[in-house]
Amino acid sequence: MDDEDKYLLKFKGYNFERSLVDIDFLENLDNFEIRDDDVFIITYPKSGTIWTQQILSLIYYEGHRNRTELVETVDRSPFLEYNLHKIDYEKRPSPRLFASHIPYYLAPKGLKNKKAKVIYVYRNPKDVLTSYFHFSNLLITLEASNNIGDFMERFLDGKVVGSFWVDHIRGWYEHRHDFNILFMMYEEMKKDLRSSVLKISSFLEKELSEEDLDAIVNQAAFKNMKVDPQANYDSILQNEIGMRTNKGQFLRKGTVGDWKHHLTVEQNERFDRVFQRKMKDFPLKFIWEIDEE
Ligand SMILES: Nc1ncnc2c1ncn2[C@@H]1O[C@H](COP(=O)(O)O)[C@@H](OP(=O)(O)O)[C@H]1O
Ligand SMILES: CCc1ccc(OS(=O)(=O)O)cc1
Repeated sequence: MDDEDKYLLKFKGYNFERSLVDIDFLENLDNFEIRDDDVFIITYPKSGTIWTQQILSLIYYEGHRNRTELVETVDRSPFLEYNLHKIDYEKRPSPRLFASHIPYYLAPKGLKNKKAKVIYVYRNPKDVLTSYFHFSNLLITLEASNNIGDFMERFLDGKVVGSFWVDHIRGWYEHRHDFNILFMMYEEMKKDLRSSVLKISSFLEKELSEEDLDAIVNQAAFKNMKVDPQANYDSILQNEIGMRTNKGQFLRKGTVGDWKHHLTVEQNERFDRVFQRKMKDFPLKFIWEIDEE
């Protein structure tokens, strides 16, 4: 077994995290029963999944958390394909919130009836790459790399969980008319979290009072999530998945443009060449850096 096989499970051309995914579930995913009020957060890894899970669970249930602080994120909005706590999704009360990294073509066919909602969050891929490099060195279930250059080659080759970033975002964007979908950009969320929460709540048809909004924006701010053990999957990473080191956390830096501190000029140029070739006709624009306050 080579390293790739040890960490990745390729299913219908897409790489899942071998140790977390259930192949029988994937075999039946096409027929997974969708409810009209289901909400799916879809992302490529390291694009703002946990952030959006936090925002949605605050919008739906817990703007003013009241003894629910200890509920794990995977129990608030489970990761569809990583059902760590073996939740019976059919018995889950509505509205159900899910997170997932699935590509558009593996989405349950019921999601195409345009009633259930999909929120697709994307992030500039150089920061995705940087975040993913650190994360892969943190979890024992992902293949570690000695340096970001090695990781970048695997990332550009699609030999990571989520396969090739370009295919993921292009797939969902080009098939957007098949879904009831909202595209959110990580960098816009970072620039203006309040407006982003309002955009999300409007898409979800959930009215928020000023008080709710204040509470959500406050609890979804990086500095507050960073110290929240549930938002960091602390117990899950330490006790259920396993970490290579206790020096890192799920929430790392939460900034825009961290790639500039990691990629060499040559690596950046190589990345740009691939990006320009594969994304030249893609209409969504990316924000590569922001002046930090
Ligand atoms: N409230 C928040 N504000 C900004 N970034 C956040 C955030 N919550 C999580 N993130 C960042 O989102 C990335 C994780 O994405 P995902 O949940 O898709 O795996 C991490 O990026 P960094 O590694 O760059 O810090 C994490 O710090
Ligand atoms: C359920 C917690 C979890 C575990 C591993 C993840 O990795 S990845 O985003 O698929 O690379 C994410 C969340």
